[in-house]
Amino acid sequence: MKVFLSASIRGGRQMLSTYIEMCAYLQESGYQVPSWHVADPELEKTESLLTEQEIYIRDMEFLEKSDCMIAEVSTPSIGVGYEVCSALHRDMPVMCLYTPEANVSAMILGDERIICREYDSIGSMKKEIDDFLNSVNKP
Ligand SMILES: O=c1[nH]c(=O)n([C@H]2C[C@H](O)[C@@H](COP(=O)(O)O)O2)cc1CO
Repeated sequence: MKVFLSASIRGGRQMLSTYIEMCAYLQESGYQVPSWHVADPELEKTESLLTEQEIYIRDMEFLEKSDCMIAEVSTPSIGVGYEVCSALHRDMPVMCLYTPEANVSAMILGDERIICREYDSIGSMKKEIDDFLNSVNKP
């Protein structure tokens, strides 16, 4: 199963270490993560070789091929919001994860189609991922 991982890039990379944990956990659990680059510490170097349109087209193709989305929304990001909305338009299951101190938009928390879950440790983040992906595997 392919999981589109969505995480802030230009919105700010303060939570990169969490994105790395999320991506590694998904891959260790046997899932493909087409958008693994969001957890790449060297991302700026590779993305700077692409035009804005090439980045957009690549990511939308990754989204089309994915079965569900997990978005880390603690850091406000226009791109993450755009990707969440795009996934919903494709009727994909979407989970948004955030830390207790995050000030998450009502446009995420108020949409009943999105599974919104707070996590306060890497362990609880992994548990939320397990629960979500089990529900996607067994609808
Ligand atoms: O260079 C990029 N590469 C890329 O894949 N994205 C996508 C993937 C991320 O989930 C999301 C981040 O959006 P933003 O950069 O607005 O925080 O957009 C976004 C950018 C830069 O906006």
